[in-house]
Amino acid sequence: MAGPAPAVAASAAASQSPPMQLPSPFAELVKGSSGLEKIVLRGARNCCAEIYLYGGQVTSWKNDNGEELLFLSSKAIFKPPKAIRGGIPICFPQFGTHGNLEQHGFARNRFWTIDNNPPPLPVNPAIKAYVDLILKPSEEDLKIWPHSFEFRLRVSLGPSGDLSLTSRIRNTNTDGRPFSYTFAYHTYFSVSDISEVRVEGLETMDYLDNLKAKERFTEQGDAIVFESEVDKVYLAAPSKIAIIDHEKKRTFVVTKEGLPDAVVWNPWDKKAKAMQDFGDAEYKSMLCVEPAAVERPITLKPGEEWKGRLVLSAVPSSYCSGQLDPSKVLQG
Ligand SMILES: O=P(O)(O)OC[C@H]1O[C@H](O)[C@H](O)[C@@H](O)[C@@H]1O
Repeated sequence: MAGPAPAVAASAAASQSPPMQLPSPFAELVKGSSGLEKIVLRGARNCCAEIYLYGGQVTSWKNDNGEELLFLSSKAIFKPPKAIRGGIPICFPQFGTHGNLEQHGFARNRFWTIDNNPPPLPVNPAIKAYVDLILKPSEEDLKIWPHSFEFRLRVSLGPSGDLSLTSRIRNTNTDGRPFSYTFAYHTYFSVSDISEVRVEGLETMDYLDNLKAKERFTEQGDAIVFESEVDKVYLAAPSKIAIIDHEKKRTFVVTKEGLPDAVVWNPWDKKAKAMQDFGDAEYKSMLCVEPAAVERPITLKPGEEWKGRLVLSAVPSSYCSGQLDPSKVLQG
C-alpha cells in the first residue's frame, strides 16, 4: 500500500505565509472558510480530514476515493459565536440542556490551539497523519464554569482511512474541588437518503427521549429506521454501532471507548426549516450518531484525567440474499 504523500508541497500554494510547524509531516495548517484556520490531515491514497481550530471541530473526512463521509451543512456559519453546523462538534462541559450552560457547552465555539508537546499517548506507529489540539478555559469561561481544565484532543487518520478522536480532559483546579461534566462527539454522518438508513446495535436499549421531556423508554423491535424526527439518548449503548446506508452500500462503524451513551438525532423537515444554518431538505442527507456521556456525568478530582475515544470507519456493506448481516459488521 502506498503511503500518504507529505503535505509540504501543497502547503506553499494553499497559504501565503510559510506553514506553521506541525509534528506530523502529513498535517498542514491552512486558511478555511471565513479565513478561520484549519488543519488538513492527509492519509494514504485520497483519504483526508480537516479540523478547524474554531471548536476543535472536524469538518471533513474523506475516503480513498475522495468521497466526503461527514455531513456539513451548505448553510454552516463559520463565525463565532455560532458553532459550525456539521462534522464533529465537541459538546463539553455540557451535553444538550443537561445543565445551566448554553446548549452543548462552550468547547464547540472556542478557539483551540495546536499542542506541539502533548503528554504521550499510546500510538499505533502506522498512524502518520495526526494533530493534537488543546483547550484551556479563559477568564470569561471561568466566570460561567468555574473550573480549571486542560482538554487535549488528538485527531488522527489511520492507514486504512479510519478517523479517530481521542479526548483527554484533566482537572487542573488548585482549590481541591472536583468537577463534573457531560460530553458528546456530535458526529454528523453524510447519508444518501435517511429513509434508506438503518442503525444497528441499539435495538432493545433503554433511551431518554428528548422529544418527550427526557422520559425513559425501551427500544422495541429491529434496527432503527427513520420516518420522522428522532432525538434520543441511548443509555449504556454497546461499544460498536453500525449505520447502514443501503443506497450507497456503505456501512459506518462507530467504535466508542469511555463513552457509555449514544445520541441519535435527525431534525426532520419542520425543525430543519427552523434552523438558520441548515438547508430545508438537508435532513434527508444526514444523521447524527453521537457517542456521549449524558445520563451519568463524569466527575474528576484535581489531578485526575478522563479519556474518551471515537473511531470511525466506513466499509462496503455486505449483503446476503438481500439482507445485511450486521454480525459481520459489529463483530467482524
Ligand atoms: O442546534 P444544536 O445546538 O447544534 O443542537 C442540535 C441537536 O443536538 C443533539 O443531537 C440534541 O440531542 C438535539 O436536541 C439538538 O437539537
